[in-house]
Amino acid sequence: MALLTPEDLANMTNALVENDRLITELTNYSLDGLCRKIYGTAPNNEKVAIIPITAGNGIIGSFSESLLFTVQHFGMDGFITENTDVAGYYEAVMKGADIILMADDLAYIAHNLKNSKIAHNQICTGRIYAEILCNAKDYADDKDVLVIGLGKVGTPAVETFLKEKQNVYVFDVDSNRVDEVVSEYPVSKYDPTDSKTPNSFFKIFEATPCADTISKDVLKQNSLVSTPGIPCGISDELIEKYSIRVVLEPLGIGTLSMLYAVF
Ligand SMILES: NC(=O)C1=CN([C@@H]2O[C@H](COP(=O)(O)OP(=O)(O)OC[C@H]3O[C@@H](n4cnc5c(N)ncnc54)[C@H](O)[C@@H]3O)[C@@H](O)[C@H]2O)C=CC1
Ligand SMILES: N[C@@H](CCCCNC(=O)[C@H]1CCC=N1)C(=O)O
Repeated sequence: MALLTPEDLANMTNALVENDRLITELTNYSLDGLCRKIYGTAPNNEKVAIIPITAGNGIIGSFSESLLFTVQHFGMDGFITENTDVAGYYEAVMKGADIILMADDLAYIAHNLKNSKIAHNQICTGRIYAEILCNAKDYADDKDVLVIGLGKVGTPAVETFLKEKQNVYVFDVDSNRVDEVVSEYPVSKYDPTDSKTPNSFFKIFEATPCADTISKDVLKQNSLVSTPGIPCGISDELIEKYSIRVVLEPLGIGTLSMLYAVF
């Protein structure tokens, strides 16, 4: 998994507030209202413990603090354990945590100790960023959506788009992965040479670890790009030229989706 850096998280608090405002403008739901809608759950005064984990590449500066900001920004009671790892887990339970948030280099999870529900960041991130496009009121009648990046975040997004009855077109630099997804799901390979498939889209989802994966060829004027991928997959120049609105935030949106998945 591509690991966040403290630089990726430097502007996270502003990005979360700005993206919440954009999501509200696009869908008429605030971010937590949209999470309520898609999961059918709501917070109930849960106490959330954030446990720093030293495994692998170790602690990422601002990671735990970004999770705490997210938990508190949406009105929940949260704390970062003083201890890391197993000692931190013990501390969390002894301090009455209902939900544990913790991440090593392979998985970032939310685990609700009271109802045993567990959520994975890549799945919940794909789901919420896809639902933002599906719930964008200006584009409700256009069912075409392009998904760029068919990995651990992009694949749950494909599943979400299908559940929401979208016409899904997929692209990935790994053509074997495209073939796998097209054979496993009722989706179409994005192929600009095929006259039967759209060349450009009002709704684009991107989850790759590369920049500039969204070319001008796939854009329409006022397209909406929902992209958890870091770095941003669309250039500032194209955003400006095509008046693109971009939903992109490094950690908080996916984290809130995980919390609603375990309430
Ligand atoms: N904003 C957030 O909350 C989160 C962001 N992420 C970010 O999302 C991105 C994707 O994460 P994962 O799905 O876990 O990675 P992954 O490695 O499982 O999947 C990435 C996919 O993108 C494809 N790809 C790479 N370069 C490409 C290109 N130039 N054009 C098209 N496809 C390309 C790869 O072949 C692969 O299938 C990473 O940058 C990760 O840091 C992940 C989780 C949460
Ligand atoms: N062990 C570290 C956290 C490691 C997180 C690695 N995973 C990512 O960076 C994923 C999560 C969303 C995007 N990438 C700590 O506790 O400080």
